[in-house]
Amino acid sequence: MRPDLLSPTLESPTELAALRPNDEGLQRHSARVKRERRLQREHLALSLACLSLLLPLLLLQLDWSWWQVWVLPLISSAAFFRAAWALHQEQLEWELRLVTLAVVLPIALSGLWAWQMKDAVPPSALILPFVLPPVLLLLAGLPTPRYALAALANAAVIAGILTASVWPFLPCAAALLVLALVTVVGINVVQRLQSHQMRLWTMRQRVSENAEKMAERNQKMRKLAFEDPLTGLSNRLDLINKLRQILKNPHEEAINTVVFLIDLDFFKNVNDEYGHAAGDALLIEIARRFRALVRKGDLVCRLGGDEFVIMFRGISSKDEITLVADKILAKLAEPVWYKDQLLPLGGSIGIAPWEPDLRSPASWLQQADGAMYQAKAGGRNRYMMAGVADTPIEPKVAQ
Ligand SMILES: Nc1nc2c(ncn2[C@@H]2O[C@H](COP(=O)(O)OP(=O)(O)OP(=O)(O)O)[C@@H](O)[C@H]2O)c(=O)[nH]1
Repeated sequence: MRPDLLSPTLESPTELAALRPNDEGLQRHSARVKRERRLQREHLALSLACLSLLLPLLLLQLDWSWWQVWVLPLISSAAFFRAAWALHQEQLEWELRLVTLAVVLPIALSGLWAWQMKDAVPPSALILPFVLPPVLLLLAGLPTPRYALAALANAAVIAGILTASVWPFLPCAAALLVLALVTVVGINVVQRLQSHQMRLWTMRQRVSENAEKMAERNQKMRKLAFEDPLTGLSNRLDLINKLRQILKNPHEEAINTVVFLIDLDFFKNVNDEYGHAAGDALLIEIARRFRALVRKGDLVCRLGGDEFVIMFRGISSKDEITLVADKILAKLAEPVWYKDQLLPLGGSIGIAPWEPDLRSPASWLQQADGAMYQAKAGGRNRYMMAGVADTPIEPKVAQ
């Protein structure tokens, strides 16, 4: 028995699955996102607090109906709260709409309000709510500390309101300043939500790209670990894992599993006479033919060199075993052409059905290997079954 049949060189699939790129970078990203989200919420709370402080001022200062006094701050606050909630819940598809709403609402209502009051206010003052927001937006977009800018803007407008409130001749100016403040608060919050949103999306994009790359890498690792690069068949490691599973769990399907080990006859001559490329082409063709023989659940594997194993499931009688072995010999008997040359082909097959006293994949393959060597010794191009002395199966020679 060759030692390489007994000692697979790679780890088990579980060990391979553990070989993942480390996710330290992702953890750092996630910590940063959490920190930023906390800051966002703090700023939102601050802006809302400023807004609610202004309500009593409005009530004291202006002679408006209740809905005029309440509608703008209430709607704006509702929009901000909903945006904050969406941010908290990470409802991305909702958030963008709400963020837009939070920008549009204060500006639209400011405009409406200013238009209603156009007789009481000089036309130049109406420009204020429309000019101030874009200017502040521009300022807030600068790479200077944004929270400081926003706080400054809010403080300036509050100071304006307070000044106006102690000057009874300027109620309209106070109203305009309140409108501007609402707009500014809205824009500040929205600007932050949006920039946070952009970062979040970029990060998610990166995470999903990384996940795709990792999946691709895992796929490649699986291929390298479990696939024969020349034929694309399973390799020895994959076979050993499957056999191990069967031996661990010998249910009905498992006990009807039969291993056929096929070693090509005089394959070396093909390499020597027709070249290595011809040998490769022959191996690929054999792989194709064997693949065509099996059903779902069976496994075709190249052990290495010119050795193949086919693991058949659901074979319950010796008649079925000989039928399958005959089919394999028939596949080997079909001519193989390479660049107009007929390549010589034949193979010796060792057969090892599952047995209750099999302890390991290696001993199973050892049985098949021993039978295959008997087939070689018996004249090649035939099959032998392991433990043939105790069975009625006769050595079979291809026609
Ligand atoms: N073309 C090709 N040849 C390979 C590859 N791997 C192994 N071989 C060759 O396959 C041959 C296997 O030879 P053996 O199995 O020892 O000898 P054989 O000629 O088949 O003789 P018997 O098995 O006794 O019938 C060696 O010459 C290896 O160099 C491969 O991937 N491609």
